[in-house]
Amino acid sequence: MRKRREVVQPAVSESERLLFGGPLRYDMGWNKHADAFLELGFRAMMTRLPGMLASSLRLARQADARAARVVMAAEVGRGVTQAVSLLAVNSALGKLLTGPDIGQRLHSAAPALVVLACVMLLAALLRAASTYATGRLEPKVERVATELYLERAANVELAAIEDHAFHKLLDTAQYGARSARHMIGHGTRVINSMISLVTAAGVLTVLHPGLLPLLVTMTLPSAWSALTNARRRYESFHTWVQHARAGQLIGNLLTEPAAAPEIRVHGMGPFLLRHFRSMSETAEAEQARLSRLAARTGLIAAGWTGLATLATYATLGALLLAGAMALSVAGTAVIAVRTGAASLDTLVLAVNELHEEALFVGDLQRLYVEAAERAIPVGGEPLPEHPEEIRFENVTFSYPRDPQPRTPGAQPRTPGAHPQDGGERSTSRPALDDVTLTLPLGRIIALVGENGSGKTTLVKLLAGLYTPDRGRILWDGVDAACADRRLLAERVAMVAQDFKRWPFTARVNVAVGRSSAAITEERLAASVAEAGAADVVADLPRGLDTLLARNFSGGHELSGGQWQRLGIARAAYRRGSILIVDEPTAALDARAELEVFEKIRALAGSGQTVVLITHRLASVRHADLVHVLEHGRLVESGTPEQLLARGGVYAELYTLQAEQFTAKATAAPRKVPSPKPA
Ligand SMILES: Nc1ncnc2c1ncn2[C@@H]1O[C@H](COP(=O)(O)OP(=O)(O)OP(=O)(O)O)[C@@H](O)[C@H]1O
Repeated sequence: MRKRREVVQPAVSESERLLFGGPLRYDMGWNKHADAFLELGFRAMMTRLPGMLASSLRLARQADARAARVVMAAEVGRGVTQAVSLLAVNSALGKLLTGPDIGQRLHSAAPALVVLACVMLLAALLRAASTYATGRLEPKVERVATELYLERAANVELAAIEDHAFHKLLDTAQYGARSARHMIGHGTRVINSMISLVTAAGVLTVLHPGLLPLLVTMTLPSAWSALTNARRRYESFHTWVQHARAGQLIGNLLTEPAAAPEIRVHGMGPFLLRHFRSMSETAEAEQARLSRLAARTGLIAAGWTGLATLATYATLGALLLAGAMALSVAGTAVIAVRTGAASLDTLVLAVNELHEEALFVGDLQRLYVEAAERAIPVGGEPLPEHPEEIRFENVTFSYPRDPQPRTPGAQPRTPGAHPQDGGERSTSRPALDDVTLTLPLGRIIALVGENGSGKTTLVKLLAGLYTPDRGRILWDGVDAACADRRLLAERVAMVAQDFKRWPFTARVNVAVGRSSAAITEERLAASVAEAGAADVVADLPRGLDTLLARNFSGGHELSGGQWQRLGIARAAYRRGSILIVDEPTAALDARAELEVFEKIRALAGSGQTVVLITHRLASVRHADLVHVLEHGRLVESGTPEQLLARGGVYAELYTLQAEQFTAKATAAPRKVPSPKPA
């Protein structure tokens, strides 16, 4: 059985422990590569070569078929020119070294020399064509691969994005697009050096069959050295990928605007710098280790190459002395050996690099497959045009749990077992536990409950972002699980608690509410007015065209409350028949809060359904129906008056808040120390 090499585990730095709670490394995904890589010798790599070349070619043809054809034709042409030039050299040397008169010899060698010049010119032209076409092809290949990556990532279920294992795949697969680009260059080099090697080997075999093994012997040490170093680099890259990212993260924290105030007020600069330095030093030690090993391997390989070269030239000398080879043939042999050795060197390196990149492209291809499996399904039953109610029936839902503790050497979960499939659910209490409730449409429905009681989770299920583990969500009679998810999303507009502050203009920040439709000024103005955001927009230096991102020149920053009003304008712009607002007034001042609730009430008056999550119970007074959640369970339902009269959880929370406004200051007045005399 093949002996498996140990993967070197890096020492864990103090900074890693303190800032990130332990070693930073991936425990899945790349390990599969490492095993695959370590098991591959040169022979196995050559066996895989056709597959790797075919996949580069497929990518190239997908990106730009014409450029791909030019590259192929130019590389094959260059190989042929090398064969012809070797033959021309052989012929010219033969003519130059035999014959009595130098003038006569030159004259007879002239045709071969002319052929040589023409072939060299052609080779230069072909090289230029290949360089141009490869240059055109490479960025397109990267773009096509990246587009596929982004498209698949954007289409997967929210649960997949939140799944730790899938996110790791997203993380590693992002290198695949760049690798796909590099594969073109390496693939070209492989084809070119193979043709050139076959040419040189063919010529050598014709000249003297004994020279061929010598050619191989000369190249073996550098092949071994290239393979060994690449393997070490690959292992190291994967072991350190998270560490490198964490180092960059600390660097970014020191410069990003969001962290800047705290860094200054709390004097965190030296602290972060110290840890940046410490983590960089740990990474540098790894680089130094790699360089030391590379230098040692290089020296050993150079020694063996020197010996093999000596043996080759000694053999040629012996053949000349023994009269077994003409001087002209020996000259051609020297050129063929040098060409062949160079080609073999290039071939080994290119195959090795192609293989390394192919592993990353393999990650990308795995992502394509897994993302397709976890994509939001297309099609399904149509929802009723004007449903009367949405009913949650015994709905239970738990968030997928992180399947891997962050300890080195943890076992990866079984590939393909998605938490959404029911494999890895949190063993703690579900976020929603056997909830049965009704949301009558065209009304204001408030969801109330303490932090973590499951309100946001409930509206996420309502919006189709997750599907229940048990129970059903019925739109009149239609189960949302069987409905067309695209049509369901069409009906919903949502201002989430952590809605996205897009780093674009104010106009786009509102109009992304319905990005599939053309932006219209009337709709923009109406939505901004509905959300009470007109004064926010009026105060912007360039109105709706103001860029809302401070880290770009000309960018502007909004306050939390101003952002919140733009968020509401975005939901209004969407014109969904169900408006979900999660803590819409958390960042608003008292006047703005009142105004926003007035607007929300007005929306409900026009027949829109409003599902409102808020902790401000005074604002809930105007709701038609209130559902109270506690620890993921529904504990009360009714109108605000009914719930107050009942004296349950709602009444208790309401009284607590009301008391804060009415309670008299009972604490004794604070003594103000008199200023000390100077
Ligand atoms: N994306 C998530 N992944 C894992 N657990 C989550 C996630 N979102 C929420 N939870 C958990 O689900 C439970 C319910 O959370 P949820 O956000 O629905 O509560 P909430 O009632 O909206 O709370 P709040 O009033 O603080 O917004 C909590 O225990 C929370 O920790």
